[in-house]
Amino acid sequence: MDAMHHSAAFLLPSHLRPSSHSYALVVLNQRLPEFAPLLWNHACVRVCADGGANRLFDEMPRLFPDEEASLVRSRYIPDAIKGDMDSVRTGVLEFYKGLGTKIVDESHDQDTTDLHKCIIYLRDFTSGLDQSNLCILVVGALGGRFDHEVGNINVLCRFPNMRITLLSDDCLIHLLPKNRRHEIHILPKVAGPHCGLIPIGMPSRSTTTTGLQWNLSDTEMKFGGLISTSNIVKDDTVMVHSDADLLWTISIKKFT
Ligand SMILES: Nc1ncnc2c1ncn2[C@@H]1O[C@H](COP(=O)(O)OP(=O)(O)OP(=O)(O)O)[C@@H](O)[C@H]1O
Ligand SMILES: Cc1ncc(C[n+]2csc(CCO)c2C)c(N)n1
Repeated sequence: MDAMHHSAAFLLPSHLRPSSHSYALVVLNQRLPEFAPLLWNHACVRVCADGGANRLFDEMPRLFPDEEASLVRSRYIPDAIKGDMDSVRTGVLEFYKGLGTKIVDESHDQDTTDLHKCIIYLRDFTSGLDQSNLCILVVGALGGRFDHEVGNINVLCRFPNMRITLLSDDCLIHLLPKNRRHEIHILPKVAGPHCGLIPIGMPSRSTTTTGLQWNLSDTEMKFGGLISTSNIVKDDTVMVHSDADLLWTISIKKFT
């Protein structure tokens, strides 16, 4: 089977970004990162998870201090707001609704997270497209409440065949599905050198890597035993093969 390719090229400006992937953006209910407008411009569809819409409304203007807030707001209109609607303010909902945003109220479902609901929306929205080519970028996914963070990671495990990347200001995380060759293309201007490989859900009996300071060679990894944290990227490409699903995480350089 062909290798699966990964990179953080979405953190590059549009003119430097290869156009091999299409992107979707999910805005969660945490402080917007400085690179949110960049990801917004890369994306062909943008969804706010419940209270994420408050963040878009309140914080996008802060990222453009020299511009009038209402002008900035009118540039960043999400395609949809979806969730159980216990966090989004009524005024914010009405504002975006009036500008054409689709509102999907799923307050009846208290068993799946708002992020999960947004992934379902995007899966259905892009059902006619080649989904193996769609990268879903999720901002505000890490560095907050631990139950939310773990819930967000669990979404990666629930949708192992979709390319979903969780982002904070400081790092990104995505899944490397088991039994495939993974080629991770390192862009030193935007990501690295700190990285980690973490088995999720079940132990890995065998993981092999190249391109890291501490490579694994047919090595077992499990919680309670060895997992690879505080590793360092050494080459332009990191290769990974494992018999179990792994989380890949890499640090993000300060955005300027
Ligand atoms: N502190 C946080 N850390 C990480 N992710 C978060 C955090 N807060 C919210 N999120 C993400 O944003 C989504 C929407 O947030 P929102 O506050 O609207 O959720 P919620 O379901 O109302 O949360 P709560 O558990 O507080 O009722 C959540 O489903 C979660 O994925
Ligand atoms: C065992 C169990 N634990 C927690 C919840 C609560 N919960 C999980 S997702 C969600 C929606 C958040 O927007 C809520 C309230 C549950 N249903 N089942």
